[in-house]
Amino acid sequence: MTERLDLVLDSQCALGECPVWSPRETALYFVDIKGMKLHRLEPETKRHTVIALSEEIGCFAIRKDGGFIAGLRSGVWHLAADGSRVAMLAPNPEHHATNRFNDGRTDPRGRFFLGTIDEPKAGATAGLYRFDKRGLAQIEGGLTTSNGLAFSPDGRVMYHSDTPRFTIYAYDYDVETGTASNRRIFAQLQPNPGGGGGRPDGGAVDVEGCYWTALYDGGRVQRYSPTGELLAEYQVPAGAPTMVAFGGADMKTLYITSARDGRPADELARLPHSGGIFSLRTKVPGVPEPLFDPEA
Ligand SMILES: O=C1O[C@H](CS(=O)(=O)O)[C@@H](O)[C@H](O)[C@H]1O
Repeated sequence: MTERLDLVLDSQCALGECPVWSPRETALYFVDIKGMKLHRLEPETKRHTVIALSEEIGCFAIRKDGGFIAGLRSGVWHLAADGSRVAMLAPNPEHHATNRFNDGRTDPRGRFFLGTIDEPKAGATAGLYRFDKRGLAQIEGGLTTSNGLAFSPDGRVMYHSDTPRFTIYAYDYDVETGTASNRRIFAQLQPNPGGGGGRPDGGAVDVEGCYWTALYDGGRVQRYSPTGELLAEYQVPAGAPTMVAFGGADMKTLYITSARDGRPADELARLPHSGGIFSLRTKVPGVPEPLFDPEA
């Protein structure tokens, strides 16, 4: 498809990730993992502020009681609205030098799900975790890059991917207990020997239950039906789109983060806004991201 994607902000992120729309603030938050920054953008006013952090932030959610819950390299933290540290909620259970937190999202009740990345990609030592009032619990192990978390509109399906396996999984999800079971393959993407196929990165779901994924190394975003059929794809002016989130007053703007870090020089010359935030207007609105509820 040739729908128009707009450049929203030429943020030049090393590794832009985790777009989160705040309907209350009509603002988009996102992180630059390698730049160790938390960004806030009001698309209407173009007001853009940046909070510098002292370590990599892989993901975060907005808290019901103000501030953020965030997956920093050292652990899961409660951060105040200005980014200052309130308390560490749980240490990173993996080897900090090689594994950091990556993609994360809240479930419909406001529990925080977040996974890690095994950066050297040497031993599939990463995992997927749930953080709620009971603490940090491992949901899945043996991963390389935990990614793609999203929940269906009725909360009964959880989506998750392991990027280097080119696989998006679906689970039955029990929202009462926060338990995921019956993992199966939702979509199996194929490595393209010539390059440009792309690996499934961050995801989001629309109100029709369709799953959207950014394709890292593929320069595209895709929309899949609830049964895993590829419905549409859209070219992004960046080789490494990293994650998607719906926002805007009508929840029909798909915001897309992207990366510059490690991209080939010729690609950056061709796609100079790599690392920026792009948007696509969609016909179907997205499911809003629940706030993190410390009592869930
Ligand atoms: O560091 C990251 O890298 C991955 C891509 S992959 O593991 O190299 O396949 C990217 O998807 C991820 O989101 C990012 O944090």
